[in-house]
Amino acid sequence: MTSVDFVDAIALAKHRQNFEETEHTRAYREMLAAVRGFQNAVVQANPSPEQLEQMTTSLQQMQAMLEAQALPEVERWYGRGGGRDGKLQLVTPQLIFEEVEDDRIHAHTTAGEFYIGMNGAMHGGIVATIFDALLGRMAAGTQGRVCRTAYLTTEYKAITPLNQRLDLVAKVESVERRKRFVTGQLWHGDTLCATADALFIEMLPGQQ
Ligand SMILES: CCCCCCCC(=O)SCCNC(=O)CCNC(=O)[C@H](O)C(C)(C)COP(=O)(O)OP(=O)(O)OC[C@H]1O[C@@H](n2cnc3c(N)ncnc32)[C@H](O)[C@@H]1OP(=O)(O)O
Repeated sequence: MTSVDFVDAIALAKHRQNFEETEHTRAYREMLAAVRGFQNAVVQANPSPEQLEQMTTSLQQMQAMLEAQALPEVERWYGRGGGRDGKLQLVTPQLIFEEVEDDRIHAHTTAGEFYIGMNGAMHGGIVATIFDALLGRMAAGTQGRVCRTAYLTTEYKAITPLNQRLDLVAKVESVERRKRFVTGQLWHGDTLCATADALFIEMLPGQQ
């Protein structure tokens, strides 16, 4: 099974909740942190032809090592976890969850150079992706409800800087049947950089 196949979303999420942080998965988290460091470095440098050849060969070797161990989605560590240090993932900068209540979350993050849009500003798609991850966790709440994003609207109010602490706030505004209306704010110090409002729908058995 690859990520193009799917199983029941609720069954998959339940299975993935039984995730024990071990020394082995901590080492995996460290490897992902190293990948983040590499991503940040790769966007900043124009390496020499010799360096490029050397790095391309090394990367191809590492890729082959990983491909030889590829697993179906249900067995992978990637995308799991979810304690204070958030999920094992690379799609957003690492989110650190400080307070997680059933209707409110406080978190923070620092985005490296990899997430640049232009002229020192974070890419707008990354701002929206951070909100999807944050508000998805908000919709899941402390009980781990399985929800999907129906819509997510982001307003960009000020440049979101890189390499600086950003504070994130999420709130559940209302709940109607399977619908959870949630909002989020992204702050740099006293500056409100972006806001989001989103609708998450709780999954039914049999849905993807
Ligand atoms: C395994 C889980 C991982 C969690 C991932 C975390 C977040 C993600 O990034 S998910 C990925 C991005 N999102 C998606 O791919 C979702 C794609 N969309 C879908 O799958 C479906 O449209 C889905 C599941 C959201 C809703 O479909 P369905 O379950 O059939 O709900 P449906 O009966 O149409 O609607 C339920 C209610 O929501 C409302 N609703 C649904 N979509 C919208 C919308 N876009 N705007 C407003 N209201 C909506 C309906 O009107 C209905 O309201 P009411 O209860 O008042 O009648």
